[in-house]
Amino acid sequence: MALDFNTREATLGFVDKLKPEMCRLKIGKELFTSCGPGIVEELVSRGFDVFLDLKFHDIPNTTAGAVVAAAKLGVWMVNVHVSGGRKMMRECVARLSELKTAGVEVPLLIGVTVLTSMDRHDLEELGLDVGPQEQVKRLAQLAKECGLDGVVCSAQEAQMLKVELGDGFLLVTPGIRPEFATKDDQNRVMTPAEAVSSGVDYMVIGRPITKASEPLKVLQMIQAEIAGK
Ligand SMILES: O=c1ccn([C@@H]2O[C@H](COP(=O)(O)O)[C@@H](O)[C@H]2O)c(=O)[nH]1
Repeated sequence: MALDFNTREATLGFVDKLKPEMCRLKIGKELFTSCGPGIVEELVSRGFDVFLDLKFHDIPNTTAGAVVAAAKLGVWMVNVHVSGGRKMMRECVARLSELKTAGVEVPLLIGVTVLTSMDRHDLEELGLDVGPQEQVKRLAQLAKECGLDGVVCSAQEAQMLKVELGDGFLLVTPGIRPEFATKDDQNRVMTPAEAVSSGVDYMVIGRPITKASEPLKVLQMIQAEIAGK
């Protein structure tokens, strides 16, 4: 569940309706920048698995330091941009491995490939003359080579990535839109049932639930859709 709120009150008002067995929680840039690490610790202490979605992208030492800081907050998953490159990803993996050796429980390390809001034209403007599928494949292969646990991609790339990279490499997919929902700023979208059939490991869903007048009903509808796929 993507918690894109900007106050502690709105966040906890929403989370009060949830239990850890219903879903995991994702804290992104808006909530983290508004409320700081305290909100992460609060949700971890309530027993939720927390995905800290800050998409770190910097020089190797700085990025690895941020990943280690996230691990110390007790998060379940953290991510970096694959476009930060091999040295950056390898440094993150090495520093997490040192932490693990020291007895600290470390989060899953996930690489962001091509944002789900982007299409071929967006890539072209960045000087990349390839479609999203090809670019996602290239970045996911690099992330796997560097020892990451998986990638963020769209569910549209899931089938291809499972064939290319195997079952154990995790696929985390935002851009999930039930039939009734609007696309908003997302581009490469799939319904929950389609995404599960395509082999995704974790779906990220925000506004279709958080902006609904009855969020719990929508969550239950999505769970029923997945169960009956
Ligand atoms: O490629 C990406 C990477 C991250 N996100 C994040 O996922 C959620 C999606 O929220 P919706 O409201 O369901 O669109 C949001 O927090 C993004 O920052 C992404 O959408 N695409």
